[in-house]
Amino acid sequence: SLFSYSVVEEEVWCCRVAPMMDWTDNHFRTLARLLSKHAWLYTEMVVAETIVHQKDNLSNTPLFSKLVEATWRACQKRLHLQTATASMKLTSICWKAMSAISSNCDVPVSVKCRIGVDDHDSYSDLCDFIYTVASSSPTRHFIIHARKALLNGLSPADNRKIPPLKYEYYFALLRDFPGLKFTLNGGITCMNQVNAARKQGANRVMIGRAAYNSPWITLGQVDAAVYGTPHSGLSRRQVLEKYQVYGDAVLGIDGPNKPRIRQIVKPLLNLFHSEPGNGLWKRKADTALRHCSSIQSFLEETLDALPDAVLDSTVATTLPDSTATFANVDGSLVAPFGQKQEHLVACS
Ligand SMILES: Cc1cc2nc3c(=O)[nH]c(=O)nc-3n(C[C@H](O)[C@H](O)[C@H](O)COP(=O)(O)O)c2cc1C
Repeated sequence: SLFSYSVVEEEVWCCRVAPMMDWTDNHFRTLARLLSKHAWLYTEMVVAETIVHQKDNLSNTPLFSKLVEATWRACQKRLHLQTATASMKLTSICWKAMSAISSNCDVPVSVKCRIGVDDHDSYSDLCDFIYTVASSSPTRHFIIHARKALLNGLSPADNRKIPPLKYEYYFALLRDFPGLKFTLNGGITCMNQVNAARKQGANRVMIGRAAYNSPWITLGQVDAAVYGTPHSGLSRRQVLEKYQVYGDAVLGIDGPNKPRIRQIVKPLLNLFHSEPGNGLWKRKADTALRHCSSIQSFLEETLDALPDAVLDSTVATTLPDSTATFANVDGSLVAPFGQKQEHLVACS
């Protein structure tokens, strides 16, 4: 089983950035925090067995000693633990794991799951899963990735594209389990979509790939569009200045090339997504990464590829489009699925 953590939740309306293996590392989260003060950030998923195994060997593994300590501190500070279930077919493993996690800490836990797996994909299969996990363990929060998973034949990337999104399952869960919390995840790409989902009744959303692939537009707008607070007011040049201080401080901190300059620069490479100069900047970045030995020299060598207007502008504040409706990819409107399921309220 895997878990990640983020700060504890109390507020109702919030926007989370999804845990993404190899992507939402410390470097990306540092950049994300410069772009948004309020978006909820999750660590990458961490394999629990690795932590347990490393626990006996902490002195040789500074990274994991930090991780174990951080996890312990997470519990002390009432951070929020989240597990992802590999297969919803394994409902009993899920609720047993959640009970075990909860019995060792007193923080809220959540399960992140798909709406189904293979042919276990009816709304009533999903309800059975939620009902069993919620009534057999302390889990009260489910993050619903609104696609099913096809376990055979599809790569993880295709599993995020090919099974159709069924947002109506999420809205039906909100209706049928009023005592539980549900976060909507899957295919959300912009703030208008977030606000349209909210108008439709969603109260928690999670954004994955869009936050990583176009962080300036997505994360840069979260504070104003979702939380109603001013955005940081930083230009990308200023964001990069701050990031450079972080990057050069952590470069090689865990030993030679740990982390490498390439790992630290990686989240920056999407910062100018679809802006003039982006292509040239990326080509220069590619060359610079072969010989630069600091983030400062990397930026000095590459940033002249980008126009000042791009580097010095602050994020555009787009007013929410109040007419936007939350629709499926095929344009069909999202209505709760099927009849209200009265008996399910029991586990609230
Ligand atoms: C590169 C990558 C790695 C991911 N790793 C995980 C993971 O380890 N655990 C998990 O629960 N979801 C993982 N996801 C899924 C995301 O958390 C999210 O559910 C999915 O991308 C759908 O949201 P989106 O359409 O907004 O991207 C990953 C997604 C991507 C793109």
